[in-house]
Amino acid sequence: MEDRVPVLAVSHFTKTFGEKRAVDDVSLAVMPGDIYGFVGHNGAGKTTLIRSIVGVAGFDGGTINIEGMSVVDQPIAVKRITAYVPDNPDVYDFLTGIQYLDYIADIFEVPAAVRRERIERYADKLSLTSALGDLISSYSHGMKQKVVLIGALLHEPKLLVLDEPFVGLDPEASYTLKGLMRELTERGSAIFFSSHVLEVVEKLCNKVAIIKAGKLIVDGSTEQIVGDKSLEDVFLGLGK
Ligand SMILES: Nc1ncnc2c1ncn2[C@@H]1O[C@H](COP(=O)(O)OP(=O)(O)OP(=O)(O)O)[C@@H](O)[C@H]1O
Repeated sequence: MEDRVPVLAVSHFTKTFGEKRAVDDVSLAVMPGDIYGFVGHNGAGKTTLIRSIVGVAGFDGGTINIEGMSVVDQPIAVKRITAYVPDNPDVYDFLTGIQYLDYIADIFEVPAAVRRERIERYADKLSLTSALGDLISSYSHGMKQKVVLIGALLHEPKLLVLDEPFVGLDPEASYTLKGLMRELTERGSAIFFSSHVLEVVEKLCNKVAIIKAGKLIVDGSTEQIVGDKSLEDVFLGLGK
């Protein structure tokens, strides 16, 4: 029996759009140190759950707690310890990269010396340093994703939520991101992310959940779920 408080606890989550039940009675727990992969077909309900976890959309039933705090009742407190990178980062185009990062660091009250060190380190790792002075409107999709990722890491979130983080990143940036994700969880934070890249999920995640047509059909340790198969075999097998 696990006696630690989950970083993220989703319990009997349900969300409908009109007549359609997009997510139906989903429960899962993400513990400190977990890299938790959330996989499912197009339209299965991944983004719907993610948007409710990070508080940009409401829901109809169940609860979502982050470090024991309800996202509904304590929205500000949970946002302080959470970071979210959406699948299509829509960043302030009229700011430069460094202005955007300073703005995020101000919101999260990251002290000046700490923010400088983190921005330098992450921008260097993601090869974005030389573009930080440029307007975000001039960035490519991947560069926008990188600047949002750096912003998400600036306050050392306890919970990092990513929607399809590897789409649009070049191989080097994907490799770097995997390293940054591992580093963050080694420091006790947790990561919950959706992905269609099953090879990455299988290698990177210690836990995985598979959602199908709004229902969670498998969740738990990647090792146990995969066994002597591959995650792709398991996933495709469930589709039959
Ligand atoms: N704003 C909305 N209004 C009506 N239906 C919606 C809305 N958002 C999502 N849905 C429906 O809810 C279901 C789940 O969608 P969701 O975006 O969560 O899927 P997903 O698993 O993230 O898919 P993908 O892998 O394609 O991103 C789909 O049937 C979708 O059509």
